[in-house]
Amino acid sequence: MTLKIGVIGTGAIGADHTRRITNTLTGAEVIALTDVNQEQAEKVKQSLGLNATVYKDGHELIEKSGVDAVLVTSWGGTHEEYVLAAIKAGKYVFCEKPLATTAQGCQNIVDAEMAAGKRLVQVGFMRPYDSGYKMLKEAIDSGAIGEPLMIHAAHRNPSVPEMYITPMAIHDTLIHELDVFRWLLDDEYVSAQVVFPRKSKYAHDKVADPQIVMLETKKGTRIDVEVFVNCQYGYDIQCSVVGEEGVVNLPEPQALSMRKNANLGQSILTDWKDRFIESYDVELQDFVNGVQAGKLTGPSSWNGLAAAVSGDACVKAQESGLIEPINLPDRPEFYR
Ligand SMILES: NC(=O)C1=CN([C@@H]2O[C@H](COP(=O)(O)OP(=O)(O)OC[C@H]3O[C@@H](n4cnc5c(N)ncnc54)[C@H](O)[C@@H]3O)[C@@H](O)[C@H]2O)C=CC1
Ligand SMILES: O=C1[C@@H](O)[C@H](O)[C@@H](O)[C@H](O)[C@H]1O
Repeated sequence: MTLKIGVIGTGAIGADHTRRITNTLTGAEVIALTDVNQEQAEKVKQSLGLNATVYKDGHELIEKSGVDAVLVTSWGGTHEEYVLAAIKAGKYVFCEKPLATTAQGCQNIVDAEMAAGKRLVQVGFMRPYDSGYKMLKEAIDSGAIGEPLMIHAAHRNPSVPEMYITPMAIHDTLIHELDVFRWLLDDEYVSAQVVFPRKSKYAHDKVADPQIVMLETKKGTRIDVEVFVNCQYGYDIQCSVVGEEGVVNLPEPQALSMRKNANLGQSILTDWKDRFIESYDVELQDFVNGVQAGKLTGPSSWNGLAAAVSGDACVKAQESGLIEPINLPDRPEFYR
């Protein structure tokens, strides 16, 4: 059976996910689209030659299109409403990060999903599907570097638009690290602190950039993440795990090295779409396969909630300058 999918929000990632479902993945077809900017939805439909209907809004799409599953790829502030509507309609839903912009919003989704009695939601945290992060995880789990003691990481974007403000460094950007380090270390955070180095002249008024976020886990592992979203030179994700007996580093994306004009060089990617292109393919194929099998196994609403609770503490730490506690509720049996 070919899975019928509806896409809510056909901007950058919505269009890219629609393209991969149509041209790269197997077992699914996009038959419904919507966007507050209807022209944008029409454009994606035309450019991919889809046999799809463009709906007035996300609620009409969920109620009337007859899709088996929904992709929520609209702006973060709209995710909760559509995920709750999809759960209410008994539809599977793949929701891009953040699951909701507040911990309470994520909790509402967790409650609705548990009341529905089965896992219906997968969150778009793609890094656990990335081959480089998988290698780090295998090295840690095999004991190859002993117990992990520290992580040094960096999340750098070339630039961000005017609408990107200081807390978004956490909710929009760091949220990927907040999710992937819990998975890598099989541990939970207990506290967060944020410090602000000298501000880059390329950062606009409403964003403090760069920032350094420091996290501590239950087992005592210390993590520092540089979030630098106007670094100019490229899209660069770094992660180094220091263990008792060795260090493992996230592999660099494959790139040609060129010797020319007395220079040895390698290009650096500039777009998140390219940096994680394979991970997005694998995560979405996993969602499609999970829906077909009636059993989702990818990042859950609980992962969305854990990242949001940790993110809220980081935003509090941005404002207070203090070490803020992170208190995640006990994980229900439903999500084990
Ligand atoms: N997993 C990842 O690596 C990435 C995830 N994202 C996430 O995906 C989401 C979308 O981000 P982008 O595609 O970069 O943004 P975008 O601004 O390019 O696209 C969002 C689209 O949603 C539409 N939209 C907004 N409100 C809507 C509503 N109520 N109903 C229907 N459509 C609505 C907008 O008109 C726009 O076309 C965000 O939550 C973002 O955090 C974005 C980039 C990478
Ligand atoms: O998810 C993403 C964007 O929404 C976010 O704005 C960027 O900072 C991240 O690098 C990217 O992966």
